[in-house]
Amino acid sequence: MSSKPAEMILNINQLRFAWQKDAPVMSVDNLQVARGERVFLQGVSGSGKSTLLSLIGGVAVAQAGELSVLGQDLTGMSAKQRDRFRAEHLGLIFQQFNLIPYLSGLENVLLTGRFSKARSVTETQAKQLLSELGIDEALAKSPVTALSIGQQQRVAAARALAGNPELIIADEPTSALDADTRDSYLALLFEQCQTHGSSLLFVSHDQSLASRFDRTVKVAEIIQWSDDRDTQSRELKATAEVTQA
Ligand SMILES: Nc1ncnc2c1ncn2[C@@H]1O[C@H](COP(=O)(O)OP(=O)(O)OP(=O)(O)O)[C@@H](O)[C@H]1O
Repeated sequence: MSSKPAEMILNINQLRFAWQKDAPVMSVDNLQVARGERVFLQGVSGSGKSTLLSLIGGVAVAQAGELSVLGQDLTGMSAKQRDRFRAEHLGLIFQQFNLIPYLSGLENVLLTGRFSKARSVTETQAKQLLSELGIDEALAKSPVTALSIGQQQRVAAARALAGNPELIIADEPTSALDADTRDSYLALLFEQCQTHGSSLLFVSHDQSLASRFDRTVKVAEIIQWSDDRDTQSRELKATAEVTQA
């Protein structure tokens, strides 16, 4: 009996990226994530985890190579197209939560639907999601600046999960949580991914979490940084060509 090949949600090939001219060039030759897969991304500080997530989230753009999410190459999209794609298909939980400070947690979650109709949730659904993450109604209605860092982290997770995006990208999302809160947070994240067939790419320094994931990817095995001047000038030439195209 032949089983159906897994559908790839993320596909990276020969990707090259530099933060700026004369900066080291980051290379990722190959990385794939299947639909529904939960991947733990592990690497030392400065190895490029956040840079990689910024590229996958379409916040930064590679100068060469392919980075496809759901079969669509982000490197060929305009900034506007990337913004739209991100709003419709990605759930981002970044270290700096990017919550709107003058809104409540509930309003921050409801905001997801303002950027993508497909991901709009009702107030009841938003409250339910927040409550599953331990944010009760009173907290949900407080301005996010009045919440603790751990509570803001959970509001950011609720916002990322709203409307069931196909790919959830989480950068150190549990760093401010105590062990019990972290466990219920992870349980909810996994449950949401399983129910909706979402894939999860999760960065954490807490290696004890790795065994809960389907697979661990070691950054040192997939990301190379090059300071070499020749390689750099070749890559930056490619950058200029791509930028002018
Ligand atoms: N916005 C930026 N502009 C310029 N350089 C950057 C920027 N963000 C990261 N870098 C550089 O890219 C390299 C990788 O950094 P990155 O933040 O991706 O590593 P990391 O593995 O996520 O680190 P950490 O675990 O400490 O968060 C570093 O040399 C860093 O200085």
